Amino acid sequence: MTIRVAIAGCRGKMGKEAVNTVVNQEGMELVAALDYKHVGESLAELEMFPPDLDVPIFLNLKQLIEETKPDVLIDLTSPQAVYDHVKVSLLHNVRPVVGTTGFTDEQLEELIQLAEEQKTGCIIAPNFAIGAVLMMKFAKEAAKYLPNVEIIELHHDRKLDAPSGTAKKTAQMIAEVREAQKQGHPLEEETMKGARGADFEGMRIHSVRLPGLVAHQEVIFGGKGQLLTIRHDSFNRESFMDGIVYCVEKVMELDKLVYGMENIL
Ligand SMILES: NC(=O)C1=CN([C@@H]2O[C@H](COP(=O)(O)OP(=O)(O)OC[C@H]3O[C@@H](n4cnc5c(N)ncnc54)[C@H](OP(=O)(O)O)[C@@H]3O)[C@@H](O)[C@H]2O)C=CC1
Ligand SMILES: O=C(O)C1=N[C@H](C(=O)O)C[C@H](O)C1
Repeated sequence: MTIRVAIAGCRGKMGKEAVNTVVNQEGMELVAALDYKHVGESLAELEMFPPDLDVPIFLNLKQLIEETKPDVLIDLTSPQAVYDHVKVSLLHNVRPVVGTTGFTDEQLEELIQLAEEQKTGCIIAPNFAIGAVLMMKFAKEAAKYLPNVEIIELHHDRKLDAPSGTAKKTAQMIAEVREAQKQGHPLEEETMKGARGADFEGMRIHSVRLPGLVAHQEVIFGGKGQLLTIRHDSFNRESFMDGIVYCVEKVMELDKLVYGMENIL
């Protein structure tokens, strides 16, 4: 069976890479794109795509779904847009595969419930790179023995959300095995706001944004006389594509929402 795929955010850094991945993937067909520019045109008319890529661009997701009947919607847009896309998609029993980050905890809860009610598969993966998923799993394991931990995530300076979805997920996974605890000196004070980073159950998360970076993260564990650093680097967006293909195939077997690729490997 050929999986009919639509992509939201097709002009973006991730979206254009995903378009090229899906059109070259056996067993998948790209049937539509969602964008708020170039509406009514075809991807073939955009310079960044091959001139024979005859895939229609829609502004409205409901209309896209009704006219092109995708099985899966890949969302690679923005924290502001993604929640509505996933909701509309689930309400029409189209399975979302979501890379976009920046969900609130409440939004995530609502979508988990909606997917269950609709009996429709959905994957929200803060990171599609297998190396990053392993970094998170290894960090969770290390935290059982070394509970003093700080997370440093480093990204390009076009990123909209901080901390990154990956850093937040890492902290959540660590929190499953680590009692909440304050770290650092009990009397420490910030003499400059933000110096100690964000606080997740006592773990500190630091976000670096610089041109030249792609997506990187270090999880640093401190113990008596020792330090353990677990680091992952994505040097380009190709690093995420195998994960996207895997999730598009996997979501066809699901009837609920899965948050994090580590849960379906
Ligand atoms: N899970 C993972 O492994 C990864 C996740 N990401 C996440 O994916 C998302 C996209 O990242 P990236 O490609 O770098 O970002 P970009 O800003 O390069 O791309 C986002 C694209 O979505 C478009 N867009 C924004 N709002 C809408 C909307 N309402 N409808 C349709 N299109 C819209 C933007 O258009 P315009 O620019 O004109 O506003 C842009 O073309 C981010 O949330 C990022 O954190 C990124 C890398 C890996
Ligand atoms: O915006 C990005 O680039 C990335 N976003 C995701 C995140 O927030 O964790 C995944 C990856 O780090 C790249």
